[in-house]
Formats: sequence, C-alpha cells, structure tokens
Amino acid sequence: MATNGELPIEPHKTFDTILVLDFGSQYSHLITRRLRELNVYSEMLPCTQKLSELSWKPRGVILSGGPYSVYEEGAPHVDPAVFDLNVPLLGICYGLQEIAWHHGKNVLAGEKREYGHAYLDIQRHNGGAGHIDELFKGLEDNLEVWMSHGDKLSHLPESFVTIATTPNAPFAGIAHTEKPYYGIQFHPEVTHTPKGTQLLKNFAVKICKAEQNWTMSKFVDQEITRIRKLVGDKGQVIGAVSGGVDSTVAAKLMQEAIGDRFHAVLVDNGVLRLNEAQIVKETLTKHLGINLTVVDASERFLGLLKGVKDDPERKRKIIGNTFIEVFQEEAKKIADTAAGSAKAGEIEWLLQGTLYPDVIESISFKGPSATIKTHHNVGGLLENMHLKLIEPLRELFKDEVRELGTQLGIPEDLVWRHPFPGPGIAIRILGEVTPDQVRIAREADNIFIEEIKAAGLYRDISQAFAALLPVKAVGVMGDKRVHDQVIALRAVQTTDFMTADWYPFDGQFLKRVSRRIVNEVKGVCRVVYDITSKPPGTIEME
Ligand SMILES: Nc1ncnc2c1ncn2[C@@H]1O[C@H](COP(=O)(O)OP(=O)(O)OP(=O)(O)O)[C@@H](O)[C@H]1O
Ligand SMILES: O=c1[nH]c(=O)c2[nH+]cn([C@@H]3O[C@H](COP(=O)(O)O)[C@@H](O)[C@H]3O)c2[nH]1
Ligand SMILES: NC(=O)CC[C@H](N)C(=O)O
Ligand SMILES: [Mg+2]
Repeated sequence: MATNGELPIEPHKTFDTILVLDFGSQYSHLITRRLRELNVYSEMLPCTQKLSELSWKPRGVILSGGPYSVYEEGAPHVDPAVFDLNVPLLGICYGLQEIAWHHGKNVLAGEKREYGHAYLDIQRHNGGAGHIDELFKGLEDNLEVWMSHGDKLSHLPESFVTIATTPNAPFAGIAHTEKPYYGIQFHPEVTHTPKGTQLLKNFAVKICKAEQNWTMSKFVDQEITRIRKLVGDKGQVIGAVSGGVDSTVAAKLMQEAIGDRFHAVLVDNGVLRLNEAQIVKETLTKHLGINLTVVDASERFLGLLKGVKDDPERKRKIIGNTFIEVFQEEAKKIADTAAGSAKAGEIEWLLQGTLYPDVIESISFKGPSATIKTHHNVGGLLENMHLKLIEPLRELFKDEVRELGTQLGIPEDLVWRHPFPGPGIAIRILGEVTPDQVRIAREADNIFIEEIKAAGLYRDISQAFAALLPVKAVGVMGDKRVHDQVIALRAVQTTDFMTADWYPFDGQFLKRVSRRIVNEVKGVCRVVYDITSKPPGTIEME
C-alpha cells in the first residue's frame, strides 16, 4: 500500500483538498463523503498525522469527533502545526473541544450528556469580522442538528465569539474573531442534521474557497496517466480479479492504461459461489475483453483449511497468504513465458481492488488493537511478498466505484453485484471448511439469491448470503426423523458497509426460500433468518 504514497498526480495534488483529521468518531468518514458529494475532494488521515510530513497543502482542515475527552491523560491531540498552516479550520464535537483546549484548556465534563436532536439558535454578528457569519450563511435560525457529547466548554476561549447556542449547549458554535477557525458541537455529517451538507459546503466552498471540480471522469483520466507513469513503458502487472465490482473496475482501468501488459488472474480458492469461476471468466473475457486466467487452487486452499475449526482469523490469514503465494507463482510463470519476446519483463506489480473504507480501517489512529477482522487484501497480506501493490481505487468509496464502473461501460449487472469477500464461503461456514460443507452452503446460497432476484429485490438489498451453522437439529422429512444442519440467511441494507440493518422480507418470501432450501439441499433440515444489525453484529459471520 505504501507504494502509492510517492506517486505523481495524486488527487490531493491536483484538486483543492479538504483534509479531515480523524479522532476516531464513527462518523469521520462521512465528512469526507459529504464533501465529495459536493464535488469537493477530501481525504482523511489519522489525527496524529505530522503536518510537516504531508507532501501537499490542504485548502482547509476539519477535526472530527472522537470518543475521548480532550482533558484525559492519553487523549489524542492534533499536531499544533495545524494552527500555523494558515488555512481555515472546522472542529466538529471533539474537534471543537480540541480547538478550545488549544486556546486555553477550557473543556470539562458536563453535568448532562446530550444525545439526539437539538435546535440551534444562531447568533449572527452583522458587521463583525467578515468571516464570522459565513458558516451559517443561508441557514435558518432554528436549525435542526444532531448532538452526541458529554463534555462542554467551560467558557469561550480568548478571541472567540459564540455563533450558535442550544438550550443545553451555550457554546454549540464558536468562531475566532480574526482567523477562519470554527467549532461546532453537533455533527453536520450525519443525515439527522438535515442541513448539515449546506454547512459543510459553506465551510469548504465559501470559507476555504475550494473549487467544486472533483468528478469521476477527471479522476479516470488522471488515474490512467498515473498508472502509465508508475508502471513505465515495459512494466507488466498481474491483477487479482475476483469478478466483484471493485477488481473489475480496477482491471478495466488497468487495461485502458497498459493494454496487454496487464494479466488478470482469478484464483479459484475452492470457496467461491456456485459456478462462479466459469461465470466470471465468461463475463470478463467476452464482455470486457479482459485477458483473464483462472487458476484452480481449490485443493490447495481446502487442504490448508482442513482442521481449522474455532479460529476465524486463522482462516482469513491462511486464505490471504495463499492468495499472494499463488499470485507470485503466476507472476513468475507469466514472466517466464514472455521471456525473450518484445514485452518480456519481470512482473513487479500486483493490482488489487482495495477501496477507501479498507484503507480507513487500517489507518485508524487506534491501531491494530481495534481490529475486528482482518480483511484478506489489507491485513492478510504475506509479510515478505515481493510484488508491489497498485490500488487505483484506494481513495474511492463503493458508490463512487459503481459510478466509475458505469462510466467505463461495465454491464449494469456486474456494477450492482453484491460484494463477495475474498475468503468467500469459508467465513460463512462456521466451523471446519470441508468439501461437503462448501457444497451445502453454496447450494443454499444459490437458492436464496435466485429467489431474491426473482422477487425483484436484488438492488434493494446491499448484500445477501446463506451461512452454514455448525449445529444439528432434529426434523421430520417424509415421515422420517432427520438430524441435519441449519442454514442461516443474512440480508442487509447499508450504504457504506460500516453499519447495516437487516432486510425486512415478507413472510411469504421467507417461506418460499426455506421450503426450497430444505427440499433441495441435502444435509439441511432447518432455515433461520439472522435479524442482527451491524453493530453489534458484523455483516459476515466470521
Ligand atoms: N478469488 C479471487 N481471485 C483473485 N483476486 C481476488 C479474489 N478474491 C478477492 N480478490 C482480490 O481481493 C480484493 C478485495 O476483495 P473484495 O471482495 O473486497 O473486492 P471485489 O471482489 O473486487 O469486489 P466486491 O467487494 O464487490 O466483492 C479484490 O479487489 C481482488 O483484488
Ligand atoms: O474482500 C473482502 N475480504 C475480507 O476478508 C472481508 N471480510 C469482510 N468483507 C466484506 O466487508 C463488508 C463488511 O463486512 P463485515 O461487517 O463482516 O466486516 C462486507 O461486504 C463483507 O462481505 C470482506 N471483503
Ligand atoms: N462525539 C464526540 O466527538 C464526543 C466528544 C467528547 N468525547 C464528548 O463526549 O463530548
Ligand atoms: Mg469480492
């Protein structure tokens, strides 16, 4: 991943960029998303980022919320150099408190915590220093906002004025009288603050004067140029391509950039969906003209997974590491085959479809102690791998990738495919992965997805699958007692896969799916529906 750091023409060097410094709030990434929706480019970095190490200058900086209290020992603090950058600052919740703390250590625990809706009373300063009213410009006085905090400012920091209050928060908004520094106690990035985007726009466009010129087509052109420079005239790239939307879009970009010096490889790890390898081969070759090799490594993967029962992280590590071993072997084969020909050359690069949320998770300032699961393509990589990574989508969110896929002419079916994790069905079979368990999970999954498509619900649902539980239950089939396994269905709605809610199917639909699975899948006698949201559940079972 580090490789991309030194590349030419990175988006933050050509687009006016708002830097979000993350103090660990659940909503930090939403700030970045809202700004990009306004066509203002934004990137997020951990709050501990040393500003002198940045190779670019942001147009403005937003300090996010966070779970800590600024006055606590060990609480994270921003690099004080942020106050010498000479760019506008906006502190949100913890960020507001951080700005206040820097200006006089005047934050303490409130008597009352405040969660939920509040109405802002905006204080205008007509005739005061020009910038003070800009943040709330065009917003009504009784603005609905969403709060989530326990700490408060004890008094106004020197040189600041109040720009908003609520009955509960006398310093719901503050602004510096001379510099464009603002702090707000509420969260403008969440949908519960209906006019929050307008406020962020006021900050980014009016105050920071960022141009609203971030678009997908500009991104594509730049990315192609960047890839060409990076790879050089002769370099060859091997691509990890799964048939999922991320790697397909990445592969299409790569192909546009370097043509047949790009070699896509799909690894059949034995835990793909029913007939997946064949379907993907056909779609990518026929419809997209991508040169794809399918490597059947199913026995190798299943052999390594044998006996791994109670440790989901081990499954993930085994799969992540073996993926890389297979890619390295394939890269060598391709280089050997090409040796002597005009395009001969070592393969130095491995393309992956990594997205921004994967990166955000791995850069969180909380570090590895907060790891919930290791995504095979980030934390699961082989330590001594010698291929360098190239990840053209590492700055994008899923919906941006879908938009990009549509622009690149990728068929709609593929663009809207539900995500499927690299470790595949292995993390949906709770307990040991054996060929028979894979068969059961695969067949049940296929029925579930078929029925979802037949009912016209596929696009409404963000991700759906069948998981296989490692328990047996008693049932009666054809008057005979059976003692068989249980399938758990999972279907969720989400926009960013970081939080999710289970899908409210109607009873008739669930009846149909359950009847088909029990009748058609040998080894299953019961079907249950998972009604856990994320959090506290995760989307996958392991
Ligand atoms: N079976 C596979 N063969 C080759 N590469 C894979 C395979 N599974 C996953 N990968 C690689 O791991 C990356 C991350 O997987 P991930 O599932 O997040 O993305 P995706 O499969 O491209 O898209 P989606 O999220 O829609 O499934 C992929 O972009 C791809 O580079
Ligand atoms: O490529 C992947 N490799 C992985 O190791 C992995 N683990 C989870 N996921 C996908 O990430 C999203 C969130 O899943 P969780 O709520 O289970 O963390 C969901 O879309 C999951 O399918 C993965 N994708
Ligand atoms: N959401 C936040 O940023 C909370 C900030 C701080 N922990 C508080 O409780 O006030
Ligand atoms: Mg996938």
